[in-house]
Amino acid sequence: MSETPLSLIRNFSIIAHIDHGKSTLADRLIELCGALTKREMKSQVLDSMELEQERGITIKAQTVRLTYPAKDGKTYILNLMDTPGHVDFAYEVSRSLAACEGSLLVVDASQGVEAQTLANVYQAIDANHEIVPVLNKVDLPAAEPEKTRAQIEEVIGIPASDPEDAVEISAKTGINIEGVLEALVKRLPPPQGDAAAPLQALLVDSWYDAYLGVIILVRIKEGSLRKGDKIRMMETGATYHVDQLGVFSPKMTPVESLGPGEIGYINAAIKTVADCKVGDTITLDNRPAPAPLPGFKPSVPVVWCGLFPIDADDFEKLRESLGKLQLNDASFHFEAETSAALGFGFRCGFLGLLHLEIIQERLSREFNLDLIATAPSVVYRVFKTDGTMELLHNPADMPDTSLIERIEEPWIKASIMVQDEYLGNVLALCSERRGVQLDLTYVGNRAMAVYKLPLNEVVFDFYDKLKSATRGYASFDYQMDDYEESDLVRISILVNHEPVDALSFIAHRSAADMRGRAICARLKDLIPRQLFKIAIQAAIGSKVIARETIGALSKDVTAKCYGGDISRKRKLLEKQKAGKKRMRQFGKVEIPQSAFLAALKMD
Ligand SMILES: Nc1nc2c(ncn2[C@@H]2O[C@H](COP(=O)(O)OP(=O)(O)OP(=O)(O)O)[C@@H](O)[C@H]2O)c(=O)[nH]1
Repeated sequence: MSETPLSLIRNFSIIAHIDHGKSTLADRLIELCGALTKREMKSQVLDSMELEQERGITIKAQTVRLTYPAKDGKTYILNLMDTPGHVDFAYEVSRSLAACEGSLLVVDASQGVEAQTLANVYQAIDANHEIVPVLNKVDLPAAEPEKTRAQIEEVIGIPASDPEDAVEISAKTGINIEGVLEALVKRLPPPQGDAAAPLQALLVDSWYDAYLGVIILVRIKEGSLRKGDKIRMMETGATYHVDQLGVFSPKMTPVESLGPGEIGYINAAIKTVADCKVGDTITLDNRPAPAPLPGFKPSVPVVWCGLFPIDADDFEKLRESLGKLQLNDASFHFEAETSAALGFGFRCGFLGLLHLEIIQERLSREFNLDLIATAPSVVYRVFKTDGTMELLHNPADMPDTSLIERIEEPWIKASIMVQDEYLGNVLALCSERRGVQLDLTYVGNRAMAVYKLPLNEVVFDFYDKLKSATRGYASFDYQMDDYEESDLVRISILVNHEPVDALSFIAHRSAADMRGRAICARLKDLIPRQLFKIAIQAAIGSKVIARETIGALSKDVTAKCYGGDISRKRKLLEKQKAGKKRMRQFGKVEIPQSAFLAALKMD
């Protein structure tokens, strides 16, 4: 038996464009429902990761159970799922949506509907959600609630003209938060399910807790789950005894059982992460469900790069840390890789560039690892003359051109919303990146441009360029489109005729010369002069497309220490030796790690 009747449960996600105020609203809801005392309430409770708080963005989907005594005299259980707003994390959004019946759509009334507002709403509509719009930030003088209402109706097509349809709130100052809770209770459908049926629980998320080990977040669809039950993961077949069952209120709070419609966590002494596949169905071992739930589409990493420890002794530590991160983030992939230039490391796959940056930062902050990341690459399809096809996500693995029949690259469909005055800059940027315009429409005074773009041209710096070309006003969202044949070449970088694998990259032929020249010029400044001349070249196959030369230098560090001061001399030599540890040897040439770091930074 469920502890809470279904009619008193409401499960909802909060969706919004980045910075429209999801996390702030979540905090207010938690506060109003008295889940935390004032003292425990630190701002943005749900953004618990240090990095999230610093950057002010939500990375992981978080969940919290609230108790709300509504105006109808009944007390409801509200399960809130916060969702990340950045495009890279659309996958996490879809997982949260699958665990809920409705969505609270937060729109910043001073900004209006943005690209990700739309993308998220479409996902919610696909998930059959009831959508409750709220207009946030009405405390701001720039807020235009009426205009935003009209936009929501016009662009999204859901009723918003009436104050009843879309509540006006300020998550920051706390205006009308109760109105949000009442709207949720009245308008969202309660979950359905049969407590007596065989258990079907959707595995929404899993992560690693330093004290408890693996924690699984589940949404019970059918049946009930009790402490001590023996559960079975339907896809992997693994079985475990449930040690602890609980809910987030938002602190972890143990409960004896979870019934249909409820969202909670399981702790079950799980050793193997691979057993907890997000999207899998959990059932009871002695009374299994006849079939699993639909689950989710697996997330596919679209951007890859190599991560190498600066200190080779950190390799095992890096492997361990990546494993732990993967527990918290099933969408992240890694496999061992060796590079002549950088030694032993890992080839890692990410959902996008921000995702890459976040993982890199977490490795350095939480695990104290100094890393070199190679240039990000997308996944190419290489069709070979022998009729086979290879997925290529490491430029170093590109087969010889004589073996290649054609190469296809991934394209995306991007929607960019921007004020009319910046539209020219946006169109110029898109065409510079080989973009093809598909559509151009207007929402009020803002244009929405839909472009097809090669992902390769977007992964490096497109988002930053877009922001600077529009003074931060453009909003951007994309989805993967198809693969298309393209004239792509691998550019190798040679230092004194030795290829430096970690610096090779794939580019469209039209951009090859420019990129090759840029990287040679940069390396010329980065590689210290040595006792002999050094040639730096960029080449496509055996054809050199750019060249720089570093002149020879004769340098004896001890020359300055004339005469007797032996200890001083020794000190200098030791210092030089320590410096050498941070160098990589290429033939005769030593390249400092810092040169790799800087050279790999794309303009
Ligand atoms: N003036 C005003 N500012 C608000 C309001 N709600 C949120 N903000 C501010 O808007 C910024 C973004 O708010 P967040 O709650 O972090 O936004 P978010 O949508 O959760 O962002 P992500 O987690 O990155 O997706 C913060 O600086 C908030 O203080 C509001 O009602 N009024």
